[in-house]
Amino acid sequence: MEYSNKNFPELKNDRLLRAALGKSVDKVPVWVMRQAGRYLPEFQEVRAKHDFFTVCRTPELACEVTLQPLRRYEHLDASIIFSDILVIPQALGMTVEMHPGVGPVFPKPLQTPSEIDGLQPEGAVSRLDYVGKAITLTRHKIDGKVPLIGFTGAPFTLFGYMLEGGGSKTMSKTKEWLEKYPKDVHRLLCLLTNVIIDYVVMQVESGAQLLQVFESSADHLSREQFTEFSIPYLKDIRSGVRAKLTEKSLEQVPMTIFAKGAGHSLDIQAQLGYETIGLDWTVDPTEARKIVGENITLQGNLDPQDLYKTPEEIKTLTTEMVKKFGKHRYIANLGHGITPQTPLESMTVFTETVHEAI
Ligand SMILES: Cc1c2[nH]c(c1CCC(=O)O)Cc1[nH]c(c(CCC(=O)O)c1C)Cc1[nH]c(c(CCC(=O)O)c1C)Cc1[nH]c(c(C)c1CCC(=O)O)C2
Repeated sequence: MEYSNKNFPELKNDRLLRAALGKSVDKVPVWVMRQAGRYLPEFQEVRAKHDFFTVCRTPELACEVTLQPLRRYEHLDASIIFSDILVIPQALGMTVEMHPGVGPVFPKPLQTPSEIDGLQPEGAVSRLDYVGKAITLTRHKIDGKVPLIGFTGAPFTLFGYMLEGGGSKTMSKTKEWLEKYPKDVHRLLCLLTNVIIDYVVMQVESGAQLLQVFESSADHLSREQFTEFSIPYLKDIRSGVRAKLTEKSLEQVPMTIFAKGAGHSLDIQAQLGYETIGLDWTVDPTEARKIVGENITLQGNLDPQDLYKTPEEIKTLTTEMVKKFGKHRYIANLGHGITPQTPLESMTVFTETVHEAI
């Protein structure tokens, strides 16, 4: 049955959206990056039967794994649609496979700047309509319990994967291109930016209530490189989404920028128009607040590795973190995605403690 993107069930828990917009909350909202993932046995069960991108492309399966963490953890205040940032390179015509134990693999990564012309931005967003369908279905099935977050990779991070052909410790090819072919790099980042804007606007049209932009590879960039190769595009995405939503008479949604490893540039990030800035665990909450001021929400930032500690230690660390951030304009999360071997109990302790901390 086809679901409509109108008449969604009424939202019962709006803590996440209130915090993102700077309104008061009864409790600090909490969710976890990669909360639908391999640490959950019920996710593993689905993955044993279906290839990773088949789950992304099948709305019923994507919806099911999106809902799994909510069934297990009653304290979660948000869901994030199950998908991947690399569906964009796929929609541009590149092949991306997910190899268990390895991660994403591009059999034919970009090799020369002239190959940028072979990408197919026309029609890319309509080739991603399965994400919209998954979002619409999930908004109905979630029954207003918590808001649904949509997301995208940011241009620089996507460019890095398209060039390296997968995850890379050094990003040496990417860095070589930044030096050798800056004009072509900017051309590609621009192409990605335009697709990303239309893609996340489609997600909002389909039912996404908040958008997060993942600049996960920012940790490879100096402040100068981040300023040249990431910031202008992050800015264009924020203003482009705002303008297109207005143009389409769609409601505005709050947006989060999570630039991992870019704690050196919080002052610049605060100028981009995003309601929320995500922090990794290397950033001190008090320092971050001083830099970004009072009018931006902060999200983060417990070290995912801390979830391997004892429940008592997790409780102490989480309480300390929440107290440092405070109740105003704060969304509790980890400083990066939850890792596969994390004990199930740790998530209970983490999410429960956030709600009890202040
Ligand atoms: C860089 C990046 C990717 N994907 C993503 C990022 C940005 C966030 C980050 O930095 O962690 C984003 C992402 N990927 C996934 C989600 C789903 C929603 C959620 O957060 O629960 C989200 C938001 C599912 C996934 N994406 C992936 C899995 C595990 C793969 C599997 O099931 O086999 C999941 C649940 C695979 C993936 N996908 C990607 C990598 C590098 C890997 C392999 C490494 C890893 O597994 O952590 C690309």
